[in-house]
Amino acid sequence: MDESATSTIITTTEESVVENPELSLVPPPPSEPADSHSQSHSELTTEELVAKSIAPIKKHFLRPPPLRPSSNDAVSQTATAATAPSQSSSFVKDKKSKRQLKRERRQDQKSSKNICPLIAKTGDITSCPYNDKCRFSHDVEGFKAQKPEDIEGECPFLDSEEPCPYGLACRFLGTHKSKDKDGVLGGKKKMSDECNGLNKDVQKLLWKNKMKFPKADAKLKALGLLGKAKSKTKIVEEKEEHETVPAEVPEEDDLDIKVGSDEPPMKKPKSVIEENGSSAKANNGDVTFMEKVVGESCTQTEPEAGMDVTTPESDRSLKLHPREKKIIDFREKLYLAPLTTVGNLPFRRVCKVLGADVTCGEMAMCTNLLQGQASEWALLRRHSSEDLFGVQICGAYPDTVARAMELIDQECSVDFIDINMGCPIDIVVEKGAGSALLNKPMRIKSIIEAASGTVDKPITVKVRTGFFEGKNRIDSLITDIGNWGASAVTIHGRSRQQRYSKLANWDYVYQCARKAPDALQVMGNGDVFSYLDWNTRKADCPELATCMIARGALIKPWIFTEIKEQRHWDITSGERLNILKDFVRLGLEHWGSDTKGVETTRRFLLEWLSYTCRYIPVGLLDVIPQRLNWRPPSYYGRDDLETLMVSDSAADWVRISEMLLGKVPDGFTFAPKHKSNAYDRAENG
Ligand SMILES: Cc1cc2nc3c(=O)[nH]c(=O)nc-3n(C[C@H](O)[C@H](O)[C@H](O)COP(=O)(O)O)c2cc1C
Repeated sequence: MDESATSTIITTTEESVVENPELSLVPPPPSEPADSHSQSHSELTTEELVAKSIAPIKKHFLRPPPLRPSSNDAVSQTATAATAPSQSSSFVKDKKSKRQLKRERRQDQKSSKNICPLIAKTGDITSCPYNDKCRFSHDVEGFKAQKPEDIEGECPFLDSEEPCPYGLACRFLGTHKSKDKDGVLGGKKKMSDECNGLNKDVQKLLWKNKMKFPKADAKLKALGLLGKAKSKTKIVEEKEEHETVPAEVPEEDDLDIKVGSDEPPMKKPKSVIEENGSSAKANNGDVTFMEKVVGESCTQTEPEAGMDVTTPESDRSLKLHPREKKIIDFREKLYLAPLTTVGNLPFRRVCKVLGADVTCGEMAMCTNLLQGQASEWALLRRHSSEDLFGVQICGAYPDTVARAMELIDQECSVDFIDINMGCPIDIVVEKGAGSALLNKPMRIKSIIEAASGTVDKPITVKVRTGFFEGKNRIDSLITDIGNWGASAVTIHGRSRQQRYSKLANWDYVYQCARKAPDALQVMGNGDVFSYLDWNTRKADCPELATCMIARGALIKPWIFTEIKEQRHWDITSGERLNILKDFVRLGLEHWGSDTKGVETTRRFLLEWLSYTCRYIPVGLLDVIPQRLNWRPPSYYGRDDLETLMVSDSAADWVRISEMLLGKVPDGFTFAPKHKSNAYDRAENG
């Protein structure tokens, strides 16, 4: 299919162009001579620009490239706080030992800026049962003395039934008082509409390695996958005498104040640490993706190709046949892809409002879930607005995957569970998970069979076309994937080797969809960026259940509205700012309205802004719709805010964050995790 077939060459009037010509952020008057950069752009015809994948921006909006390193350069993608110039060269952190970090964290927690959450909430110094043993400060006056100024805006909990859970620590404290005076603390909204938190008792069992997995283990046994090749993870009834108990349990164990609070145990069970070669990391809710990904612990031997792994007669009655599982009808539904870091709960809520039908949590590693790591469990959280919601897990072996399935099924409210078999990231692939599985069809079989035989929930899988470029595998597996028990498969039309280079191979996705058995729904994925892309995919291949949208939603979350309303939305900068404001409000509700929550919200906002800047407003283009692989020249927006929003400089993203969340703290630095402007970088699907 010719990619440009659906493009429309448009001309728009200049009326919306210059709102404030004297400001440097808007285009110079049309009479000004074009600089050499825009000349080179202007020497090319629109068709030539498109052929070179250069965004055909109306000439009038072109501007000289900024005097700083290019967008792919680490420096322009790294912002340091303007308030702390002396720190500007310190974005490489000193390496500190774990012990040192832990000591520092302890000391920090005791400092007056870290007030005990219970005391902050109640304002009552006697409310903390831990007294002197509490790890946080009880010095209310000291806390007040150092507390940064309130941020402009309203406390996100003003409409809740109960008072703001952050109390004194809330950065919008002033707005509490005004409500207090009127006695209008309680609104109608429930305090939290989120679920899927990890139960503390279950977490302790996981820490102590005492959790039992009767369903998974029965299924694994029935499949002959618990036999000679033993898992190093806990096998029920075995090794209990070797287990070690975490030496310390966090004091705030019972203080479930912070939504998404994710303190890990001080010590992991020894066996788990040794088996993984990695231990739990300190987590403040802002872990990097790489920190989150730890090794698979299982050494389950894969059954040889052709080995009989059929379900014994005795097991047949235990589970529903795949075809008897509850069916989710994905057809025509707008599916927001799982997106590590950026596909967080507040972002998904924004997308729901803008029209997404299906949402999925960020990828969670099975071994981390099985270790009871709160940060990993936080990835499974669901908001009540996510009415068709799945979680995504990633594992290399049937036992870890099946047990994680059982645990999720038991502890969480989800509509489906997706297994990531497409993650291209080295650290995941090295452990045999993600796209490494694409080279191991028998392992895929054992994982899907064990998983789908363990839970009644629909199981879906997400794959790439294959591992190596030119060696597509999914067409030969598609029938089996259905027979092994998956209800649906998402095919990202690229190989692992290819990462994001080249356009997705939709012809291959279509081929697989046509070959798939009726009971297996196939969802296509790759480069959908407009309603026309969506229409084309569906028209070309009616066998596709739907398309999944990833970067398209990150860059312009209103893509869901565009598809539903079948139009290109020439959204204004003000409307875009309102979407960001919504995200911030939902972020503060999710991560907290105290300083830690504000800064966590800021970090996630900045990660997102590293994508939103890639949106080129419809009215600025000579050809619509924009393509995902287009590189934009440097250009002005139609007003100052739009110009700021199209900037690929991290310093400008920080500026936007300051408009919404107040000044960044001293010494603040930011470099995006995904470096989205590098178009061909690996992402995890
Ligand atoms: C920032 C980012 C994070 C991602 N995280 C995940 C993930 O956690 N799980 C997954 O299966 N795919 C992940 N992916 C891959 C996407 O889900 C999707 O398969 C891929 O981006 C291709 O779709 P697109 O062309 O619409 O972006 C991620 C992609 C991006 C850009």
